[in-house]
Amino acid sequence: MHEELDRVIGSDRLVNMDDKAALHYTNAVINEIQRLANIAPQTPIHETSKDVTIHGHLIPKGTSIIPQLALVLMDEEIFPRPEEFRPERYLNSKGELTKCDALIPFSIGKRICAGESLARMELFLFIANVFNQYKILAPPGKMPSLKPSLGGIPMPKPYKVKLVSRFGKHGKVNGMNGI
Ligand code: HEM
Repeated sequence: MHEELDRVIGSDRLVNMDDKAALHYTNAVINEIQRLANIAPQTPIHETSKDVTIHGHLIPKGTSIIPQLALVLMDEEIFPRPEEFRPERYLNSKGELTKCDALIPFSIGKRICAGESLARMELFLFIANVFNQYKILAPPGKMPSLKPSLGGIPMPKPYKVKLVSRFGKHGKVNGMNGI
């Protein structure tokens, strides 16, 4: 990620939305974060508006259903070795980002997340800028666990990391020094 950010952005400005299309690896990292650490493993309750048959099973009109997004995001036929964090799974042989229809952290259909565009923008600007300005180091032998805490919205267990400026003590970009 740092190699790509150094090549495309450099140290003298903030990353902005115009950079998104050129940052293939950074986008792939965000995709993999959203797959492995999705904040919504299932959707709120939906209801079938007509009879539906899936693989021979009839789900009558009016049935309450709770689509399990995590089952798709962790499907090993779509995402081999799903428990591993591998951004490369979204890149082609030229290192370009590819579209992955099964990556559905915002759900699909009529009730798809209404904040998807905003959330995608925030994730990109925050992650790309923090990683451009800082190295994020875990204490020796204490990598944060990838296992979420239990609860409706999966959260990381408490962990410690150190942010080290990549461009000198106070950074070079106005507005990033306070992080
Ligand atoms: C990483 C961030 C986010 C994720 C992964 C996420 C994911 C989801 C999911 C899975 C649903 C349920 C969709 C369904 O019922 O099929 C949902 C619904 C919704 N989300 Fe998000 N969301 C995120 C951020 C946001 C933000 C930032 C906003 C608003 C600013 C937002 C607003 C909504 C609303 C209003 C709904 C209900 C849509 C409806 O029922 O028609 N979300 N979101």
